[in-house]
Amino acid sequence: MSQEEHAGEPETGRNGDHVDRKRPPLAVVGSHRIDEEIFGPVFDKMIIARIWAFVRPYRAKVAISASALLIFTGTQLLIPLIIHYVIDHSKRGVDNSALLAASGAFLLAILVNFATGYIQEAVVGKAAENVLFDIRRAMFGHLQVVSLSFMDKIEVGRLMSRLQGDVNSIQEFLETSLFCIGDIALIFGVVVVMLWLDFSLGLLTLSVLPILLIIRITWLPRARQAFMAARETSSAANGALAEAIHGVRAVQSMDRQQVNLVLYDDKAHANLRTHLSADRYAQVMVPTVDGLTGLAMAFVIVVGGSMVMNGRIEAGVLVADLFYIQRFFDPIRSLTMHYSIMQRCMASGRRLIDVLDIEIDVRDKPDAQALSAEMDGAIEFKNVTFSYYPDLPVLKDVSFKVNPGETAALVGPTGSGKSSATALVHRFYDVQQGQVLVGGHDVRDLTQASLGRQIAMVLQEPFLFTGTVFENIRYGRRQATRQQVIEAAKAVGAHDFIMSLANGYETQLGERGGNLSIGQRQLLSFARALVADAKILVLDEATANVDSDTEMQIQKALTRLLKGRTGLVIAHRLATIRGADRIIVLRHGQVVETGNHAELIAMGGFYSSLYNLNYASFDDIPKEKLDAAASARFRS
Ligand SMILES: Nc1ncnc2c1ncn2[C@@H]1O[C@H](COP(=O)(O)OP(=O)(O)OP(=O)(O)O)[C@@H](O)[C@H]1O
Repeated sequence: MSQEEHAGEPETGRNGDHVDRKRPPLAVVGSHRIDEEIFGPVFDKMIIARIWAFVRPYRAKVAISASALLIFTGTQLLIPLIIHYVIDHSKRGVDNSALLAASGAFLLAILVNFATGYIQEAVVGKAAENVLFDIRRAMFGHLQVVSLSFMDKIEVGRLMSRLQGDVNSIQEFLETSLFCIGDIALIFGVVVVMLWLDFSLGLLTLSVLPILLIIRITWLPRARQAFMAARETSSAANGALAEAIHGVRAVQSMDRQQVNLVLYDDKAHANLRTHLSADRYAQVMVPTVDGLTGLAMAFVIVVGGSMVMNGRIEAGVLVADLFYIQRFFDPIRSLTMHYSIMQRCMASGRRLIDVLDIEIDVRDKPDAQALSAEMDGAIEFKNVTFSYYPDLPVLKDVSFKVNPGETAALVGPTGSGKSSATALVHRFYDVQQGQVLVGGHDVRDLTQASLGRQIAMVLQEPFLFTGTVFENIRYGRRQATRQQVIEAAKAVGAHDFIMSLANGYETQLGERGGNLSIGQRQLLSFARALVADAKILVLDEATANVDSDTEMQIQKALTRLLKGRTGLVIAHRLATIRGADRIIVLRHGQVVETGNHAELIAMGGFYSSLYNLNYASFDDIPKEKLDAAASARFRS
């Protein structure tokens, strides 16, 4: 269809809604991805079995709690019987001993009811907290070791919010399962006792049950839909809110506040609408059950009352039945609520299991060797082909060698594969063809832990953790002394600014080091790498604009850091590139040239063309000029 034909049609939003033409496009007010809240089966054997593995160590506690719950249910059944006993005995004249016995039994039943109620709640609560602790630990442990190939594909924010909610659901699951057992036991108990007290009156009371069932059957699918819509719109509104908060700088700098508010309003209104509808469904159930309870009571009073008058049953039976009616409908109401909780728990359980089951693709071989600290520190790529997705190689037959102690600069246009090459040195991913060698060993034959000890990585945007400056500098080597930390900071020129912070080395850093400047964060990450004292340094040079003083300081720190180590640097600054022992020029995932600066200039190829364009950094060169430089090289 042509554009003109499209123009006559209403625009359709990502959620299929028709979009008002006067409204701005949906972008930038939160992704519209809906969290898949599965309304699946309430019981899934596989999920129960997996969750049970976490509950198993606390099974004694669960058993105690379940027993307490059954006794609790028993006392609930007992109390109306005691009342029945008292009424019938008092009718026959004053019988002090019977009254005393009944009072004693009543008191005992109340005490047992209280004690078992408390034990049941406290014990299962404790077990649930322990299970949560174990699940959280298992997940944290697993997520720390899963391969980066998985992490690349996930949205961290979504994963986090889902996991937190899901773990809490498991707590609900444990508690709700027990409540369900109690509810079911109570329903059965009430039916049996009522029929036992008087069969026909019991049957009459239960005759309202089919009405309740029909109401439930018609209510449930509609209510479910309404609840699901409410959750979807909440998720969309929350997503918009989160994105607006994260992107507040961009929003304000581009003056999008008004536009975003209009778009957010739509989502908030949808949220309000769906919640009001869901509330209506939820609210209708309580009066319905209450109404049916009243109806059943009215039946019992009218029919049972005439039976008492005819002398067919005793008054105590009638009163006990009235109590049982109340006890009968309460668990029915809570079971219907528990049903949706259990459904949600099953969905949460599945998602947790999915996380725990994430395959770890990069694993140590059973006979992997530890990389010795005495190795020479050489890095070699031998005909490496690597892709993140099958058939889309980002490195193609790449070969180069960085000799021990040398600094090699990786240069090339954006997307040429520089970061991917550095990730392979640390074996964050496995290559499809060829070999990556560190210290003469294929990285796949080494233990990842030993490889990590010998390679320090400095990322372009260094990740600083909440904690003190001191803790952050020794992050990679916990046994480093204060003296070593200070020496490293001095060596990279970070000491002075650290001392000027409010509490020096004990200054608490904000989230991701938010209270430091970019240059300061960079220097801290250099100090951290220096303390780690690894033989190999893999570094992604920062491109952020810093003032020339800081730039000089960083450059000096870098020289200090690289001294005596093998360095593989994704170089952005010409000073770093010119100073490197070897320059590896990448383009479209292939090595196009290697040599030092003088050699490459003399060669008059791609590098020399780029260099002669006189940009401060290769990153600033526009694509047309890059392409022109490349074609000139092929012509020459
Ligand atoms: N985690 C990933 N998953 C999938 N594809 C990726 C991933 N990281 C990079 N790529 C793709 O691989 C190619 C090479 O990217 P890479 O980051 O290695 O290039 P680069 O030279 O470091 O670029 P830049 O200078 O912009 O950082 C790009 O096409 C990129 O889209």
